[in-house]
This record gives sequence, C-alpha cells and structure tokens, in this order.
Amino acid sequence: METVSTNRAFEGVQGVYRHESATCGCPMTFAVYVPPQAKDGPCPVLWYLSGLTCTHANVMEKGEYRKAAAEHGVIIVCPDTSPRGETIANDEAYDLGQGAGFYVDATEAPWAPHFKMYSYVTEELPALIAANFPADMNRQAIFGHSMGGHGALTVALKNPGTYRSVSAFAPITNPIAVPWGQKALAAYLGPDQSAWRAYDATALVEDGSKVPEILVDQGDTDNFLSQQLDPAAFKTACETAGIALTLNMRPGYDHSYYFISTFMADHIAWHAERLTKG
Ligand SMILES: N[C@@H](CCC(=O)N[C@@H](CSC=O)C(=O)NCC(=O)O)C(=O)O
Repeated sequence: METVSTNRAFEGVQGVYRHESATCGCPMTFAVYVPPQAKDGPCPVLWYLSGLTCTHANVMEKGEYRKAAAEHGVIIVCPDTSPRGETIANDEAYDLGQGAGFYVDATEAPWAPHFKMYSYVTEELPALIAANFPADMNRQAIFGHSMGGHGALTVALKNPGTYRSVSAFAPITNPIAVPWGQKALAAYLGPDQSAWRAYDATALVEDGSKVPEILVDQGDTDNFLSQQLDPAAFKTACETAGIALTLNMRPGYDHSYYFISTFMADHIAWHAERLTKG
C-alpha cells in the first residue's frame, strides 16, 4: 500500500492511499480518515460508498464528515466506485463502467475480469484496513449515497453480522425496477433477472434478508427521486419484514453534496451510538 497524501484535520489524519487490488486487477485508490482517539486504541470503522461518477475524493472534499468523525472517534473509509484504467472496460455513459461499479461482482463480458466491487468492499479492502490502520473490525458500520446508498443497503443486508448499522442518503432502493439499475445489472449480471435480486435492497428484504433498523434521508426536490430512487416499494418491504426504517423526507433538498453534508453529522452520530454500544 502506498500513501498518496496525508493532511491533519480535526486533530486526526485524512489520508489517501493506493494499492494493487487483486480483486479488481488494477491499482485502486481510497481515502481514510483516522480520528484523534486512535492514539489511545483501535476505533470503529464507518464505510462510505459513493455514487455515480464519484471517486474516493467527492465525499472527502464535499461531504464534511471529519468534524463529526473526530468528535465520535470513528474511522471513515471511502473507497472508489469502480476499477479504473485505460485497459479496463468502460462505457461513454456516466451510469455504466468506470465510476459506476454498482457494488456488484460482474459475471458478464467485458466487465467480469475487473468489476468485482462487491468482493472488493466486503473482503479485500476490509483486510487491508485491518492490517494497516488502528481499526476495530468488530465494530463496523456502512452508509452511502445514491448508487452508494444501494451499495450500503445491499452489503449490510447480505452481511448482517458484519455491520452494526446501515444508513443512506437518497439511495437507489429498488434497482431492478428503475432505469439506472436495469441498465447496470443487465450489463454486469446478464439478462436473467433472478440474478439481479441478490443486489437489490427491496428484493433482498422481500426474500428474507434482515437488519434490525435502517436510516434514510431523502431530499424531496431531488431530481432523481421519482424516476430512479422512489423509496415506496422499499418502505413497504421493510414494513412487511418488521425492519424499522426511518425515512426522513427533507423539504427543499436535492441530490447533491449540499444535501449530504447537511445531514452527514446526524448519520455519523447515529452510527456512533450503535458502534460504541456493547
Ligand atoms: N452526471 C450525471 C449525474 C451524476 C450524479 O449526480 N452523480 C451523483 C451520484 S448519482 C447516483 O449515484 C454524485 O454524487 N455526483 C458527484 C458529485 O460530486 O456531486 C448527470 O448530470 O445527470
């Protein structure tokens, strides 16, 4: 692992790192904020998964998470959203290929050799974090935005013992039913829609995956709300399954990092409460 940069912030350290990923078969860059409490012992880890077009840098530069992370003593890890490189498959559209990995393990050509973001964020990167940072891997939580909200929900639902809590900003909650998801899942997983259900938060809940509670914040003037994000089916699935979903509709907020940064401290405090219990 190579250190790209480190900067002192809120008495902790914001770092950017690069490593050769065996899972994605290319160099991958990620950001880690280590809070000041780490000098006294391992800290819990909160994963942030970003949305379409993002690298590790969008939330690092615009998410405003460091003050709350330092206050609560939480490490924040921000992976990239896909493998990248000139020799790696891509698409000219912003919602497929590089910058749009959808946190799945692709099975279809030309994506399958490198687009393994599910395994990358659930296996390879956690092992790297455990080996190189003052991280208490028995206390992990996960959140994300839009495509990254979809990633956070599906990763938590598929690994209920690993993450103590899960939340999302404006998540894609039912990708099999919306254009972004239908396009990406068809490309990465092929035409058999039964394979898509393993990466759809609403379908996972309908099919029996369970976490005790979920926090979601959603702007009501988000331009993607009706076509790509509509949380109605997810809300119904959670109600039926007995999952306590808190869905905060936020008047006047859009899909941007202005919205995310407004509610970032609330989400970190919510996770910190669950990460420091027990
Ligand atoms: N370029 C596209 C929209 C891209 C976009 O809005 N990306 C969001 C995530 S959307 C869902 O995953 C984002 O986080 N962008 C990065 C940022 O820094 O804001 C278009 O123009 O429609």
